Amino acid sequence: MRIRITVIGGGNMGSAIVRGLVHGSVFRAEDITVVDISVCSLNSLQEFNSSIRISLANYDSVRESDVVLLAVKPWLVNKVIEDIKETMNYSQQILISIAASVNIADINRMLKKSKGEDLPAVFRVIPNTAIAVKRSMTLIASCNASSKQEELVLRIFSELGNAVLLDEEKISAGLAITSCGIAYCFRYIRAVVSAGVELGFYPMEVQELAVKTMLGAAVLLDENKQPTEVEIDKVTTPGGLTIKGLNQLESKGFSSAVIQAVKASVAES
Ligand SMILES: NC(=O)C1=CN([C@@H]2O[C@H](COP(=O)(O)OP(=O)(O)OC[C@H]3O[C@@H](n4cnc5c(N)ncnc54)[C@H](O)[C@@H]3O)[C@@H](O)[C@H]2O)C=CC1
Ligand SMILES: O=C(O)[C@@H]1CCC=N1
Repeated sequence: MRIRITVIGGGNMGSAIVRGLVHGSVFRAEDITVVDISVCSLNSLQEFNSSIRISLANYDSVRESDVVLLAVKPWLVNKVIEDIKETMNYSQQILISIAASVNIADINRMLKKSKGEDLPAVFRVIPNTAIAVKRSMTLIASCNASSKQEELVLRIFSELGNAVLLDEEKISAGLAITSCGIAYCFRYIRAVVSAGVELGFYPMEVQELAVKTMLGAAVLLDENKQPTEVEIDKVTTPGGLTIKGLNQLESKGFSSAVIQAVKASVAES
């Protein structure tokens, strides 16, 4: 069955999603329309695949779409919904918003029409920037959706990495761990690179070592499904070198800093 999608906002996240969708099994490139107010992102998507439809500040394609995906900044969601809601058929269409800090209750309020039509299936979807390489850990919460619609949205985002359906109450905390958390991983790598340069490596030489080490650690945990401490114990020789570094990390407040950071990144609801 042919499924059509309009993606509103072709910036970092919107264009990464579209590039991934083109290679997935749910949409054909010609069934994807991207709307943006900036011609630059639209042009680069067309250069990537000329079958993708682009539209400059014109939402006409929304009427013909099965799925409408909002990928604009959170403070623009209200305006865009105002612009498209009268053309939407709520009984047929799915609305997906990836705006990090806009919850479903707010979206439902924005979607209310003067005529009082029942609301559409709404999905709040939180990817992270690894969606650009199809390795996002994506969180999905739904409202008014059938299990078939939930399966469709899970399938769309599973093709762009991993996707999990969560109660919306967990989304704010979850996004601190996944969407913000990816930046903490980069910061850890940056710190290792700084140390490596002091120890005589070139930056990109040591970055490669650090990245592959982090990938290996993640795959170990992912495949072995053991608590982190089990893997740490395997590395840490009594009286050896690793424990000296681990104790330094903790004496400088590493775990505490990470815990505080994750909690600080939780959006107020
Ligand atoms: N960057 C991240 O790690 C994550 C971002 N998000 C959410 O993704 C959304 C998009 O973020 P980015 O892609 O980073 O922003 P961005 O600024 O790169 O892209 C937004 C795009 O929307 C376009 N736009 C603005 N007004 C428009 C309108 N009226 N109609 C159509 N297009 C319009 C802009 O020209 C721009 O290309 C945000 O709501 C953010 O909260 C969610 C999870 C993670
Ligand atoms: O920093 C932010 O607010 C957004 C939300 C998640 C990732 N980036």
